[in-house]
Amino acid sequence: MSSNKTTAHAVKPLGVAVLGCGVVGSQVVRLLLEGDADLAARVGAPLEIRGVAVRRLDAPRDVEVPAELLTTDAHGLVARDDVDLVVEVIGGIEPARGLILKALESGASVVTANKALLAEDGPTLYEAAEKAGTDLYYEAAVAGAIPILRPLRDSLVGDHVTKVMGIVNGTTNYILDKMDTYGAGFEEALAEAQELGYAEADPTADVEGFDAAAKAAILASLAFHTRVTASDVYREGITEVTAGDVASAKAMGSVVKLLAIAELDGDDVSARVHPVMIPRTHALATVRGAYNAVFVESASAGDLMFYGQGAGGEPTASAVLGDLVTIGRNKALGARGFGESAYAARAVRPMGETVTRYHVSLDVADKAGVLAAVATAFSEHGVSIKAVRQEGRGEDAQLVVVSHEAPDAALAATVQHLREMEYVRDVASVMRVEGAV
Ligand SMILES: NC(=O)c1ccc[n+]([C@@H]2O[C@H](COP(=O)([O-])OP(=O)(O)OC[C@H]3O[C@@H](n4cnc5c(N)ncnc54)[C@H](O)[C@@H]3O)[C@@H](O)[C@H]2O)c1
Ligand SMILES: N[C@@H](CCO)C(=O)O
Ligand code: NA
Repeated sequence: MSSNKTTAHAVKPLGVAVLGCGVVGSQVVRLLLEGDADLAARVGAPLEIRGVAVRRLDAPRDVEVPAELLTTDAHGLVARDDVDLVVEVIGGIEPARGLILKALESGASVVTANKALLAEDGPTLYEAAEKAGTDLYYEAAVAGAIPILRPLRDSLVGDHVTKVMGIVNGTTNYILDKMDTYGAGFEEALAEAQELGYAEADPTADVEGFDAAAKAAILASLAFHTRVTASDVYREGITEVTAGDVASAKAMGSVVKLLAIAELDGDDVSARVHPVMIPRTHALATVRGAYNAVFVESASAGDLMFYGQGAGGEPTASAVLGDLVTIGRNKALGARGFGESAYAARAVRPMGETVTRYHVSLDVADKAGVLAAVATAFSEHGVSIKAVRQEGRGEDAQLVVVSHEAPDAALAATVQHLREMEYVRDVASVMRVEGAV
């Protein structure tokens, strides 16, 4: 960045504390140090790092941090009088929550990338910010670098958002993409993702959908002006997705993706994370590798898609810096942004009552009456069939059934019924469907 913009330096600098100097924190510190004069001009006041809280002073770091900035006393740092803006990039619930609350109570505005904390206990943080008259921004918490939370909070706030569907976890998208491209099994694709450093040694949070569920809660809360926590989100990961499921989707011109879905259902909201079959013509089907994207449906704007890097130190730090400049501008003006908007106070629909569609692939005996028996199983549970395709294989046949919309519990009961039928040798694949399959 250029360094000839000195006009803003006449005003009082804003003190910044960075909590955590790992993958994201080290890049935040680097960008703050390198972007010095431009950032000052954009904020309207210089941003001065007062300290970087770390666990160990002598730990190896990706970025060189001036030794005098490092401290192991995070609590002392956030309470300093000359700290106006705090960046929390430690992660997890504690000590992150206690530190953010202390920062807010001390009058500082806060940027955090901590989806786990926001999804578990966001309201406590919003209320503390409200009480203190300070800002709490967290664009990096969902889909890393991709601007999606502030578009929902600001740009789309005059519209009526009806649905948000996101590929918000890069690790699982990478795994599913490899399964689709090479016909790899889940374990094989996971091992590759771990080798390349996408998946962590303990990949549970990603592959079991916990990371995506936290993001779904945040998206649902912002899109629908309500409070949704991680425990409200129905969650299925990708560990049960087989090469057969992916092949079945391929045969239908579809692809399997792990989606975080937040949807309005009357006055209620539905929030869920599970594998989904979507047609290859859907914009989300084009999101490959570890990329993320969030698809938004709204009454007036229509369909929108936000695409980019959902993880990584520098991309995530970009979102943190964007928030930091914004809360810095507010501080410099003696103002604050609009806080939490949860006026709609919507109930969260249980998954069983959420309306979905299923794709079911069955291995059946190729005999008279099989199709009729399968169709009866669907109708007995009040589920209407949209399409059936049969492929013969000698004595056996494969039946692929795509349902119309029905409550998820009715669809699950239909599948259970099919499993118990004599004609059905195997329920080879069951997958929920989104888009025009
Ligand atoms: N890495 C990404 O791509 C990414 C993307 C989006 C959001 N995030 C979020 O950003 C946050 C940070 O993630 P990360 O990948 O940088 O994690 P990380 O583990 O690389 O960094 C966290 C750092 O905090 C330090 N730390 C722990 N306790 C501390 C304490 N008490 N005081 C000071 N430092 C302490 C750790 O030593 C570590 O260096 C998390 O909330 C994460 O969910 C990360
Ligand atoms: N583990 C996450 C990182 C960002 O939250 C992912 O794979 O997308
Ligand atoms: Na983001």
